[in-house]
Amino acid sequence: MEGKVVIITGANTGIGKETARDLARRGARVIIACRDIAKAEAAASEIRAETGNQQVIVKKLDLADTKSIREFAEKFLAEEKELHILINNAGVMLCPYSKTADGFEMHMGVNHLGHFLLTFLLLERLKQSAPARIVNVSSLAHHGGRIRFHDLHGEKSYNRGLAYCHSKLANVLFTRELARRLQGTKVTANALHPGSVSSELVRHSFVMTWLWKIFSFFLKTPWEGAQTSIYCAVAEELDSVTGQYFSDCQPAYISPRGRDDETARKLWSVSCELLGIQWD
Ligand SMILES: NC(=O)C1=CN([C@@H]2O[C@H](COP(=O)(O)OP(=O)(O)OC[C@H]3O[C@@H](n4cnc5c(N)ncnc54)[C@H](OP(=O)(O)O)[C@@H]3O)[C@@H](O)[C@H]2O)C=CC1
Ligand SMILES: CC1=C(/C=C/C(C)=C/C=C/C(C)=C/C=O)C(C)(C)CCC1
Repeated sequence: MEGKVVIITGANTGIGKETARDLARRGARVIIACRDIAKAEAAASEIRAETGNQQVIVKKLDLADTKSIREFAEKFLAEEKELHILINNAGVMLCPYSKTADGFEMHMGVNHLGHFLLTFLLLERLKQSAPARIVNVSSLAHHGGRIRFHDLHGEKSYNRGLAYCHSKLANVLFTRELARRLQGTKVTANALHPGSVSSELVRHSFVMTWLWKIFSFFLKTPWEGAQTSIYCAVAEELDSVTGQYFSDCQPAYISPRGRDDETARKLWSVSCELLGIQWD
């Protein structure tokens, strides 16, 4: 991975941190894109010390604020000439009803719309650096999701478990439509489920936090959970594989709603409208 530039969102902890550690060990220049600079610096210095790779760099990115996403992309594009791998990993789950700075429901805003905008802003650089890869960390939870176009921000009804599922379905549909649009560019886009992983993802739920503690034996460690992300980012056999969904480093079953091209196209145009961007 020497000479390769990678961005990983939410890499200060959990699956993202282990993904960053692995790619740093392989010699990549790793940009840790996080909302909390202090936490991210702690993770980066641990990774630098352990791997001996000094090219592990922290940059501020708050996916719950489009201003921050635009500032991150602007700085990145000014400072870095290439981008080979974008790993859209950051995520929130089971948040009490809340909205991002731009008024998007938090799960949809951070997990889908934030990464949608980030990918849009970085896409030209990925194309210029091709072969390049986009890896979207989704979830098995996408099976429980629906894209509720009439109430995308949960203003009419809100269930925090379902809100997470909807956003993870959006990750799958985004990957599908993105891959279709990127045919012939040598930029691939794949999604994945990392497994049930012992991480801070359950932090907003008292019950889930306890379940995660009690059943930790059945959960993957963050290192184990990172393996499918790493596989999607580096495996040579995936050089020309795009629009797929993986679990345990293998192709996995996508729910019927996750294979609905019409919904994927509609979600694309609604996302563009919400973000005020034109992405043809
Ligand atoms: N753990 C599991 O069982 C599963 C996880 N996943 C997916 O894996 C991905 C990684 O989750 P995991 O490592 O488990 O969870 P963690 O909670 O451990 O890590 C999530 C990361 O996302 C970051 N993040 C959250 N909100 C924002 C934001 N507004 N802007 C920037 N970064 C943000 C967090 O930053 P901070 O530390 O500052 O909060 C943290 O770095 C997620 O997309 C999740 O949906 C999918 C299936 C199962
Ligand atoms: C059924 C069951 C469990 C629950 C699994 C759950 C609830 C998985 C949730 C996955 C998540 C959080 C996906 C994120 O995208 C445990 C606790 C492993 C213990 C063994 C039995």
